[in-house]
Amino acid sequence: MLNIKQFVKNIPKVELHLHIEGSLEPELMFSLAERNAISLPYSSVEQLKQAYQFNNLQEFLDLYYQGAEVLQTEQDFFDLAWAYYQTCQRDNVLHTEIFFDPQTHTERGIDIGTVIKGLMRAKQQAYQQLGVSSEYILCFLRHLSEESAIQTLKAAKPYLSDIVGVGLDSSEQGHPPEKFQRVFAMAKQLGLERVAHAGEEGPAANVKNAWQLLDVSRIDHGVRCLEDEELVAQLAEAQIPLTVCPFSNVKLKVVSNLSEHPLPDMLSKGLAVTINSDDPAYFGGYLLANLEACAETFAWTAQQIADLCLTAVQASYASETRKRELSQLIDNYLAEFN
Ligand SMILES: Nc1ncnc2[nH]cnc12
Ligand SMILES: [Zn+2]
Repeated sequence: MLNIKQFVKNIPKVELHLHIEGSLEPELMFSLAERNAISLPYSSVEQLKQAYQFNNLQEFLDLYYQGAEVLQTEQDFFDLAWAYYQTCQRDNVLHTEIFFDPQTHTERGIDIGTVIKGLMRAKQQAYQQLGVSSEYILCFLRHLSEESAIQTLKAAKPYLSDIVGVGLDSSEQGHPPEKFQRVFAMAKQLGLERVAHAGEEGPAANVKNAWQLLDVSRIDHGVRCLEDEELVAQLAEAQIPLTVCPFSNVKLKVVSNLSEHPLPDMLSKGLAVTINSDDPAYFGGYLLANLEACAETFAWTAQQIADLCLTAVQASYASETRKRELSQLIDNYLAEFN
């Protein structure tokens, strides 16, 4: 009989909250810096890794945007995504929904087409060679203006068939969802799905407003919804998926350590929770590592882990056919284990 660790490793998994720029491992950052003749303010991979200690979201974002400057060419974006897809294959992540931040690159003079073409080439190769399916979500940076978000959506118009939806990320404090109501309405008009980071560092009101004013169908993070009991009951009733990122919450000091994470409380309240990695190159592990650590910390059973994976399938924007396929694989895997 398999133990729980092996069970977590081999179960078919789905990831719904992964920033491709946050999967840039220090080694790849150094090699792209060299290829593009960019000098990094760190003398070695080890020194860079030592800098990955954050007291809050903003301290992380400062390093994350600096790191992304090594990404210059279509090939760089391909290499970045390809490296992530290889971890998916290694960890049996069969479907993944990937955020990308065009403004991080267009603000540096890189064309949005360069970014998207590199990512799409990796997406196709990942499906053909690794059997990993994926979708892309274009995120607006909330510390930038509404106007900049609208310009970004316009610039993405030639590539709308390459993206499944739009999201909202970066500094939550001082940049509430209301600021982006119009651009989200435009995205809806274009037939795009909508998600938003909310209730990570910001208050429960951000979760409520992202849901009601931006009309999102998933909330990214959402852990602080717990501060509003009525909202929790409504989110549970509507089964709005929350893409929770345990390692991220620990690294950014949203919680003091994993055992203090409100995941058990969220699950007991009937919220549609999923487990995700956010920025695995910065936070100490990919989806599998997050799931393994949670399974151990919270003593989850095989059934509970399978239920989390099935929730992620249902919450995904994969086709109905792909969802059925993934659910069947999970069901069969659990049946074999029992
Ligand atoms: N955890 C996070 N919160 C907000 N914006 C992000 N961009 C990348 N990771 C993020
Ligand atoms: Zn995130």
